[in-house]
Amino acid sequence: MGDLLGVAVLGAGHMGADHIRRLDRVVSGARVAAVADPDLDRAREAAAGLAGVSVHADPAAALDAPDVAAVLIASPGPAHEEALLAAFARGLPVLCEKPMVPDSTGALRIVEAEAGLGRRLAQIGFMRRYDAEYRRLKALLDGGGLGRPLMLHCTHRNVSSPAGFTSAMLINSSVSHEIDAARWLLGQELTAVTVLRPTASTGAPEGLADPQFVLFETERGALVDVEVFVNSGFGYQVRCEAVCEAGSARIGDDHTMVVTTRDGAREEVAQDYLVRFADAYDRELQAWVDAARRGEVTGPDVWDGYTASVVAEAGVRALETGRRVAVDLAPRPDLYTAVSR
Ligand SMILES: NC(=O)c1ccc[n+]([C@@H]2O[C@H](COP(=O)([O-])OP(=O)(O)OC[C@H]3O[C@@H](n4cnc5c(N)ncnc54)[C@H](O)[C@@H]3O)[C@@H](O)[C@H]2O)c1
Ligand SMILES: O[C@H]1[C@H](O)[C@@H](O)[C@H](O)[C@@H](O)[C@H]1O
Repeated sequence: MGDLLGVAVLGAGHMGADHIRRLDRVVSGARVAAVADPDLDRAREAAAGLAGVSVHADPAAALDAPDVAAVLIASPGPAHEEALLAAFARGLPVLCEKPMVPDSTGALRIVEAEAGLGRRLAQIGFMRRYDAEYRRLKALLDGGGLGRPLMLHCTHRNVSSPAGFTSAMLINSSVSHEIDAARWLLGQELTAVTVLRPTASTGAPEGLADPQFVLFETERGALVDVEVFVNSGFGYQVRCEAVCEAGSARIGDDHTMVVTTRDGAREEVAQDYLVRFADAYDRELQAWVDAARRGEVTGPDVWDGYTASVVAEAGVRALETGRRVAVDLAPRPDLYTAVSR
């Protein structure tokens, strides 16, 4: 076990349990050393069958457990700031699920804390950057063959939203992925946001503004539209089409298994992110572990996480006021580039 990177996983819910399985069975070079969840039964269940794992109700106790050399944060967004600061205080490399910190003031405190250390410790869990289709689209756009990008048309549909999901969360939890993907694909900051709400679906919980249509403007004049629909009822569908001056390119067309029977042919539709982005999560964690073992931190950074929180907050204000809201970013510390690659 000595050579393996010992990881403390904070939060053993949907994502935490899946990441524990991934660290144990898929990723090489790491092992789960500690698990923390205030719901101790959940922590014990997620750690069941793994050797040498301690289980804690208190996240700080997990960080201080024997053999812990890195932290994976998979608790709910509002718990991330405290967990990130605790990891920074111990000098531990950390992979933090999105949203890094949902409110922009807290997100800025994380930027300042890491910049104060003078070195990167955190990678933010924008896993689409590790998805094969997104990477192909990014390489195509960077190659320049399609010319200048003018528009991105994005679709983000979930089968259903979890209990407690609010209208704001369609933007700061779901669309946070498109915010990061658009910045990364285009290499530009998002500068303003407008949100329209069509008639809510009768399939959505009472009072939830679902679906929404979110429109972003970018610093060099491109437009990014996102249909976000978290109670579509039929599938997990994430698509993106880039329209450029010399052509267009689209990803996410559900190319999956085609099943044929005497009744006809049907294509399988992914029902959740754990299926659609399984390979992306695998690559994301492997890249994080490999970098940590080299003493490095790579991937989406704290500035990307902060920017996503500011843009999402502007989006929530746009949703609530029905107005176009400009994005206002704090000065960027030298530790970070404008949009990390
Ligand atoms: N990258 C993705 O595609 C993706 C997908 C789903 C969720 N997420 C993110 O992962 C995180 C967790 O989401 P989830 O769906 O697993 O939620 P969940 O509700 O299923 O699980 C969260 C768990 O964290 C525990 N918890 C609460 N406070 C804690 C604390 N202070 N320290 C440790 N554990 C704590 C809860 O008891 C629960 O077991 C969120 O930030 C969410 O946005 C990311
Ligand atoms: O937290 C989840 C997760 O980030 C998924 O990838 C996204 O599709 C959902 O909409 C969101 O609620």
